[in-house]
Amino acid sequence: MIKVEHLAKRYADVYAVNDISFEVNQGEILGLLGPNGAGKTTTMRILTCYMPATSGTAVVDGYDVFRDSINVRKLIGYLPENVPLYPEMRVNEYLTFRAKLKKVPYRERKTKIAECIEKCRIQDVKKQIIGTLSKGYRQRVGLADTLVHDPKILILDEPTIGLDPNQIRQVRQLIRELGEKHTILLSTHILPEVEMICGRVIIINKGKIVAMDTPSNLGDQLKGGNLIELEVRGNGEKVKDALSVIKGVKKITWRDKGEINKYSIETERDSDIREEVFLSIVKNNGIIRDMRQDAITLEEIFHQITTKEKEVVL
Ligand SMILES: Nc1ncnc2c1ncn2[C@@H]1O[C@H](COP(=O)(O)OP(=O)(O)OP(=O)(O)O)[C@@H](O)[C@H]1O
Repeated sequence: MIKVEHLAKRYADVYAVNDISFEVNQGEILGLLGPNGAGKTTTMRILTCYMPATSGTAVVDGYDVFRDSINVRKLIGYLPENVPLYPEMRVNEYLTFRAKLKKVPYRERKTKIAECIEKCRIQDVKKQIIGTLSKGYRQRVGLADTLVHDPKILILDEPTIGLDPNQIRQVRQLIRELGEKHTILLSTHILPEVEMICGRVIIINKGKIVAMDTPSNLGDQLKGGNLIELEVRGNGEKVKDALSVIKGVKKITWRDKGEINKYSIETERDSDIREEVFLSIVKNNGIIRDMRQDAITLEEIFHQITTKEKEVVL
C-alpha cells in the first residue's frame, strides 16, 4: 500500500531522514517508533505530500507522492502532531467545512459526517464550539476529520500525545478499531503504544531505520534473554572478570566503578544464572547488595538501539 525506497530529506546540512526504505502492507497498523528528532514527522510529511523529499521515492497505492500528489492526498487521512482545528467553529460545522474541502459529494456528505462522528464517539459534543473542548475530544475531532473522505490510509503523527491516561486508552482503542478497515501508519515515542496497537514496528533513530519487525519478534530476536541488575560492594574489576566467564552471560554493562559497583548482565534466553552469579561474587569476596532479574523488554531494546551509552561491553 505504501512503498518507500531510499528516501532522504535534508534541511540545510542536516539529514532529518537518511536513506530509509520500508513498506506498509494493506490492512496493517505499522508503528514508526523513535525518540524526538528521529525523523518520524519528516517521513510522514513527505508521504502526505506536505513537502518533497531530497531524494528517493515514495509510492502510495501506485501513485508517486511527488508526481501524483492530488491522487495520494485523496487516499490519505493525515492527523498531524498538533491538530490544526478552528477553535471558533462548532464540531459539525468544522466537519462539514472539511468534507467540502475534501470534495465529499454533497449527497454523501451528511452520512459520511454522521459516520465519522459515531466512529470517533463525538456525538455528545457535535454542536459544541471546538475551542471549549477537552484535548481528548479535540483529538477525536481531528481523527473524525481524517476519516471524513473515507481514505484507505491513515497517517497519524503521535496521536496520543498530551492526552490523559483515560483519553489515551480511548484513542488507542479507536485506532485499533479503525485498523480493521484502514491501513495505518502511526508515529509514537511511547513503547507500550506500539506493543498494544501495531502489528509491525519500525524503529527509527537519527533519520535511519535501526530495526523493523513485529513487537514480539523484536523482543525475541534482538535480545530475548533476561537482564540481571546487580549491586555489589567489592573489587569491581575482579567481580566483572568472574561474572564474564559464567556460562549464559551475553553482555555485561558496568557502572559506578568505585567501592559500590553496578552491573547489568544480559543472559541467554531461558537461562537462570542467579545462583552462579551469587557463588562467583562470594568467591571473589564481593558483597551483593541487590540482585534483580527481569525479562528484557522492548523498552530496553529501544534504549539500546537508540542510545549509545558509555559502557563496558564484554
Ligand atoms: N523545517 C525544518 N528545518 C530544519 N530542520 C528541521 C525542520 N524540520 C525538522 N527538522 C530537523 O529534522 C530532524 C527530524 O525532525 P522530525 O520532526 O522529523 O523528528 P520527529 O521524529 O518527528 O521528532 P518529534 O517526535 O520530536 O516530533 C530534527 O533534527 C529536526 O530538528
